[in-house]
Amino acid sequence: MPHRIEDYALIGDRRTGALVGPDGSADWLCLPRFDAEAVFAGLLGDEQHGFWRIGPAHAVGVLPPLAGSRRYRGNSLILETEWHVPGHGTVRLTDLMPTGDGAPALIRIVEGVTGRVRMRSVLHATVNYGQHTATHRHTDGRTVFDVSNGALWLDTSADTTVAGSGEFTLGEGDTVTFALTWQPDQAAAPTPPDTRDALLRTETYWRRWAAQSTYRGPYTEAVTRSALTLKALIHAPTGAPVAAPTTSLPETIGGIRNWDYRYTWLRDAAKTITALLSLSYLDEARAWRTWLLRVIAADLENLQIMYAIGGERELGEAELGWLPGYEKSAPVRTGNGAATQFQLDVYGEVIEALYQAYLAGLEPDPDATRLMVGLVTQLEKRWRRPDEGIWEVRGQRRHFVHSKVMAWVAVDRTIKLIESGEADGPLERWRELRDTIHRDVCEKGYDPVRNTFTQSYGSKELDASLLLIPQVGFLPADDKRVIGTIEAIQRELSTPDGFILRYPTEGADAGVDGLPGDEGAFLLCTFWMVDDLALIGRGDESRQLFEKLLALRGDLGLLAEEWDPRLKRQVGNYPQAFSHIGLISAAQRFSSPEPLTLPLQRTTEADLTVAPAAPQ
Ligand SMILES: OC[C@H]1O[C@H](O[C@H]2O[C@H](CO)[C@@H](O)[C@H](O)[C@H]2O)[C@H](O)[C@@H](O)[C@@H]1O
Repeated sequence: MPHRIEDYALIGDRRTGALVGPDGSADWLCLPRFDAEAVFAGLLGDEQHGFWRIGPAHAVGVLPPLAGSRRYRGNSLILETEWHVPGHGTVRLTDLMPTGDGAPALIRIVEGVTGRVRMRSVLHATVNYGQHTATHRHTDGRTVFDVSNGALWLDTSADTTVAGSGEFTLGEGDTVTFALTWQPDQAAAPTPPDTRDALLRTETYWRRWAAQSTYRGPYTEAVTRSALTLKALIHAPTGAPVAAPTTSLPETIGGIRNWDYRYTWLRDAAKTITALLSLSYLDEARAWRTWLLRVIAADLENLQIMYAIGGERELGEAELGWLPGYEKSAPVRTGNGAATQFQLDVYGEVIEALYQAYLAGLEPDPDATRLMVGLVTQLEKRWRRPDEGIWEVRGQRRHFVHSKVMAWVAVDRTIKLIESGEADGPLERWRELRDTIHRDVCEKGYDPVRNTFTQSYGSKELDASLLLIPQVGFLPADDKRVIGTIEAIQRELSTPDGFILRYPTEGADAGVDGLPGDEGAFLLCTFWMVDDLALIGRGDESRQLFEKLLALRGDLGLLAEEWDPRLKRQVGNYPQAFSHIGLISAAQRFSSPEPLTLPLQRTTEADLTVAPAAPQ
């Protein structure tokens, strides 16, 4: 039943998201927030694990017909799926999740465009990621499905569906609407959503948000879609970005590298915010900074590298044994064991994002500058320790070079803030610390014989995270050690198509990351290569690689975490913030965004919402 990963569309309301396939089937939906239990989990199994499909009843063979065309409605997260049924006519399905503060809902509007088309809706809601079928009851002409954390209320104008399943016929100009609304347990019945009003408001919200981007260049469509995707992955009530809206989409089809990404990594979140800042989005940085201060500032001694959206610390990893996994890639996991790891690089990523926000004109917050100083104070005590690094290895801790480089970034940016008078701290001591870290990396993390930095101190392996060395300003791009590293990574970590692996894996044996099995090319790392090639003056090569990356996107412009060069398909969680962050950054190598002229006339969240429709 599940489709190729890149054939799914994401629709979302900035609290959660659904994945909808080209047959009109919503195969993934967690309610009411990204990391809640899935009510549709067919993505990780089959129909018995939950889905909601709306499409023509005129099946071609045994499979439901795939759409003739699909698109997002302009710059929005509203999906339009169209079927042309030979001899019958054309129908359009519009899927959306309303933005705004109302109860989370999935709205599906079906319209007859030409002719007369028989349509079928099949809804199978489940409890706890497909473990059981949800029971349902009828109340005042509405169907209510009971799920573990509340109830789903189904409202439809179709008169021939029972509990969301049934057939109806659409002539030209006819419309049938469906709305599935989540409500917490015991709450009063939700007001049935006004689907037309929700469509108008939601479209306006996304369109106005997208229009604020200052990117001007040849890749506007791709950059805008990536920015919209990042925005959709930020949990609006808290400001916390998730790494992806899915769990356990495999890094290798049939493999065990299946992880839950529905959480807020300090690293991924900081990079999301930095990418949006580069397009002049400040509100997201402000909201994230508020989340960060609330969640981490009080206890820097016990900093975690990731939290749940609301700041919860417990992310215990569990396996859902009843789910077979996407194309039999088991186990399916929830939670993430990496939460308790020590990853030194996060100090650098968080401080860099706060520093970039300051440079972009976000009003300074003394608590945020105190946080930066507090983080460096902690880092001073810890930076000499081995860690699990950016890739969250499950093998032995090491002195990862990227981790130490990011420690340098943390100290460097905080020094700059102190020098500008925005923060207080032991300037001289930290200047020495910065030099000491720099020396340490250049002495222990560089192999002069091969003229390359290495994955960790004393290792022979390479690691694509070393591509960040010139980007963060640790060394200039024309330094021979930087050029040597880029060339070594191109030689040793490229797939035959020129895409970049994170690091070498060992097939059936556990490699550096402590896990058996291989994985695909890592899209973020390949975007880093685009950046580096541009930085070292190999512009044509850089652009070619960028365009090859763009060509990997599905018809809706979305990217998973990785690309399997043998199967020629996307793998890993989807859509993955990392990949879209990489795209936004790399695209800016080929054009300059409009210079920031501060203060900008800024659109606020309130401006993004249309006024309610006047009562009739
Ligand atoms: O490679 C093993 C690890 O894979 C996951 O980590 C990856 O995803 C994170 C979220 O995007 C990202 O921050 C990290 O850089 C990636 O390596 C997984 O979350 C880990 O549990 C696992 O050990």
